Amino acid sequence: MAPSAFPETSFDHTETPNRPKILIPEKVSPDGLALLSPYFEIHQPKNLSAEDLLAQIPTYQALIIRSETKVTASVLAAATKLKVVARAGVGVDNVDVDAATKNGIIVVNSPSGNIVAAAEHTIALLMAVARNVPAGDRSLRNGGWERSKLIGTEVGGKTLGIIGLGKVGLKVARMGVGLGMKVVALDPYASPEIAAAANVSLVGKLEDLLPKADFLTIHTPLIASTLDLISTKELATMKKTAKILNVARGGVYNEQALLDALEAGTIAGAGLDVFTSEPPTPGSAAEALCRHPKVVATPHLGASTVEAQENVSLDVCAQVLSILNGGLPTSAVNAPLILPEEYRKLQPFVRLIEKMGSLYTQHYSSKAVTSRSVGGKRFELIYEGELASISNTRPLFAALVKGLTSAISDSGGRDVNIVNASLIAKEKGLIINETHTRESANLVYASLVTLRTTGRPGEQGQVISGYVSGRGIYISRLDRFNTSFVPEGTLLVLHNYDEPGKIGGVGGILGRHGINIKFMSVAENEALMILGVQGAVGKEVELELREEKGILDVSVVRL
Ligand SMILES: NC(=O)C1=CN([C@@H]2O[C@H](COP(=O)(O)OP(=O)(O)OC[C@H]3O[C@@H](n4cnc5c(N)ncnc54)[C@H](O)[C@@H]3O)[C@@H](O)[C@H]2O)C=CC1
Ligand SMILES: O=C(O)C(=O)COP(=O)(O)O
Repeated sequence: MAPSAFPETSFDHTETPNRPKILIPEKVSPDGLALLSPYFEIHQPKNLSAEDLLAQIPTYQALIIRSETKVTASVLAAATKLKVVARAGVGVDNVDVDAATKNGIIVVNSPSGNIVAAAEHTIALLMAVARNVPAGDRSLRNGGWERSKLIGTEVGGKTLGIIGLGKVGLKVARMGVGLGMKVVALDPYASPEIAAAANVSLVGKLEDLLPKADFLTIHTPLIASTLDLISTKELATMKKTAKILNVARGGVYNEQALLDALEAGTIAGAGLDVFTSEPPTPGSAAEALCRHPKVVATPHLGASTVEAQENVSLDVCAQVLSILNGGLPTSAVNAPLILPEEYRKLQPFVRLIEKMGSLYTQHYSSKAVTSRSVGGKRFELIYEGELASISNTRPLFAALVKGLTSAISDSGGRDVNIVNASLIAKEKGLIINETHTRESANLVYASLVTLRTTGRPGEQGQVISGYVSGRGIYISRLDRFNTSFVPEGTLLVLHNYDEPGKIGGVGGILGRHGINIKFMSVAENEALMILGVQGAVGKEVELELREEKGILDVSVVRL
């Protein structure tokens, strides 16, 4: 993935004495870790037990795992600092995703980093079971030369049945076609056009697939509807000569049913990479399958190639880097996926809207005329111009909730993210309506965002507008003042009587306190000054400014 698809890091952790911590209890390729090691403290314990994970997780901001670590609801409840669980691979059946969502923890994965590896491993098992490769190898090592006992079958011209024509399934289908096989697939969600283009015949029911298959391979996730999808009844409808493959997840075939069928000779063989317990529990059907003479078994090696491990590591580490720096993931499992091109477009607006929310809370909560809280308020977030055509505004909504609540957050120290934003808004009684206005008269900017409140009875409504230019973000309106400033660093927003001498007075006070003015924006024809300053603006400075003649109101905003 091109590095440009990820946001700039907003916070440099290199100089931080207590750098955020990342726990990686499984083997993850160093390629991705190199992205993280300059900024974060990385711990890679070996053989971390479930108890140790539970005990250690509270200090970590990110957890990077593969298929071995069980991320249970208890682990997630104890993970008070955790922002992200990153699965360096596809399947997240070892993560309690619902519990993560409830706790506002983003779960990300690498949806396509290892699919070539998984598809190729399926073909390796297909050929291995078809031609008795492991049995021949074992026999030779034991001094044998058994040729007639190990006669195989050709795959060319045979029917390959595929259940689950997703990313891996489709690759296997194409490889099967390449081997001269007829491919028949079942997947209620597959595109008939894509299937037809790959020379795959789609069927609607298992009954239309199982009796035809000489080889059957499964590529579905393990979810409630696929658990024991193929059990005794289904196996009984298959050819006695059929061979079965599983590089998806243990449990999609019922292991005891498969063992019984192999023993009874109603299924001819199997190539298995995945099991219900890994490694198989002693005495289990999975263990018996691994030792069975008609089975070729591998210890979950589907994704274990150098290339796949580099891909998945880079994929998830880039997402961890982005999330820990307040950015967005590219493939969150428990939030809508943001396509890379959409992501590039949205990212500056995410920054802008978060700053607008934070500016709102800090500016208005310091004004005596308004309520000190944003809770219970009704906001309108208006997208005008090009931005109005974006349909997935979840990240923008989340950015506003984050901005509005960051200065007042009591959500257990956790940051708001795209997963928990609606929940936190609801908890705070924030009602946010999003409006898309495609055709705006007199729009100067390609896109304009406006945050508006209607105000409580007796209060005036408030308005903040902003725009993006290049990758830069700007505030163009604050209340009725048209202005233009970058919402970053410490800002002083001063309302004053429109009379001469004010700038000098304010400059004098700041100068006496050793505070530098980085920029000053004086609203046109209006009595508003916005100053970007450098140096600590304490309470005494704020008080002195308030007491300065002609100054009506002061707010100190830290963005
Ligand atoms: N052994 C290994 O090391 C690896 C295993 N995998 C596993 O392979 C599986 C597939 O991965 P992908 O292709 O990337 O997922 P995917 O999400 O692209 O495809 C899954 C497909 O299964 C289909 N499906 C779901 N329920 C179904 C049902 N009841 N009947 C028929 N089709 C159904 C879906 O419509 C989807 O098209 C996952 O379980 C993943 O964890 C993936 C990579 C490596
Ligand atoms: O990506 C997947 O779903 C896999 O099954 C790969 O698992 P692994 O990362 O090799 O433990």
